[in-house]
Amino acid sequence: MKAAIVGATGYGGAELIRILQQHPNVILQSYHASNSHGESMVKRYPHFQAVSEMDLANIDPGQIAADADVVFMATPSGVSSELVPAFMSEGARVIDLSGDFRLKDPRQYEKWYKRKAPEKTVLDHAVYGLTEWLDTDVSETQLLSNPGCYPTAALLGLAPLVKNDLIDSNSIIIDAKTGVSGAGKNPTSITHFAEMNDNLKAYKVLEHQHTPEIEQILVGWNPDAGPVTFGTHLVPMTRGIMTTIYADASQDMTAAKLSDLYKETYENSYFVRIREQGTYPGTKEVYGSNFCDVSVAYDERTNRIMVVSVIDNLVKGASGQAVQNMNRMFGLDEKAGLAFAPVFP
Ligand SMILES: NC(=O)C1=CN([C@@H]2O[C@H](COP(=O)(O)OP(=O)(O)OC[C@H]3O[C@@H](n4cnc5c(N)ncnc54)[C@H](OP(=O)(O)O)[C@@H]3O)[C@@H](O)[C@H]2O)C=CC1
Ligand SMILES: CC(=O)N[C@@H](CCC(=O)OP(=O)(O)O)C(=O)O
Repeated sequence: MKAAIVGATGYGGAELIRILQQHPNVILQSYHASNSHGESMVKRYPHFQAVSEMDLANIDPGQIAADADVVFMATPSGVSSELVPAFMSEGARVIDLSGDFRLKDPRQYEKWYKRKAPEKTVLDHAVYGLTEWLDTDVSETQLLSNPGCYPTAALLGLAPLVKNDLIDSNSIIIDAKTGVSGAGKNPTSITHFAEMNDNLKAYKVLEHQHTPEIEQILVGWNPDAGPVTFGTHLVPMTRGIMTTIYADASQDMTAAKLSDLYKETYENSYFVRIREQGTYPGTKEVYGSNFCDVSVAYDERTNRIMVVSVIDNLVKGASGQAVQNMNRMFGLDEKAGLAFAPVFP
């Protein structure tokens, strides 16, 4: 099958190229970005020399839809919502990496993203693709909305607790840290080397746009799920997200019971690795891979459950999960093109 990438010159787009150029069922058909027609990808990213040397092409939705079986939108929020309707009306199947089609309530989008929501008719087509918990048949889905990086780590960690009603639904605290590539290729004041290096910084405090995404999914899993406290921090590393989640147990609990529950829940999910009781993951152990590593612990003194989950924000948090979703949509082996080991050390 043939894939087109819009936003190929960004970090998410470049990661799609890295993954798809070795995918056994995919041919990379075309790369697109803003105003870069004819420019070589190798000029932007020399590490693609001899790997994938295709030039960037104009964004012509009709042509792209005719030539490709799937279109990945690795474009910023606000840009995706403008471009996707044209691809949809040309019949393309689209996987969008941005936040534009994740929130079902347009008012929530406008409140948290501070811009106009996408057209409701298009939004209604979007299927949210946290792959391990997809309960929809996506073989005919035209628009798949890939989850946010933080929600992927947080939701995979919280699912066994929330789905089984094991916690006080108003007690969830998600303490999250991310590497700098999460902010994309354009530097900002907080990602500037001089301010980010040798520093640990809280940002978007209590106003992070992934808060309503996490809550929307939790409520879908358990109508009693309450609002979450979500703290986000920037760490001076290139890739990686760690979420440390705290919640009060709502019934008698032991560490062994929790460990068994997590192992059972994810026993058929190749990309979610549950750590042995008493061991905790670091971001290096998933670096460059599509794995999400999860540990769970129980604090008898406080009756609190603590979950630690780690992902690579650019792989399981973005492009890797997008390919996992593509595999589902096109009836391929879910692991196809993704079963590579993390880069370590
Ligand atoms: N980075 C991450 O860890 C994650 C990112 N995401 C989401 O994935 C998407 C891509 O993120 P990321 O790769 O980091 O972002 P970047 O800023 O690194 O890249 C953005 C890409 O979009 C292109 N682009 C921007 N405006 C337009 C336009 N008007 N028309 C066509 N192309 C355009 C840029 O092209 P040009 O070079 O020409 O400007 C570039 O290729 C975003 O929505 C982001 O929120 C989701 C999860 C994690
Ligand atoms: C370090 C950094 O800035 N990370 C970004 C990651 C979110 C993102 O990529 O945006 P979406 O909402 O489209 O998923 C952030 O915290 O906003």
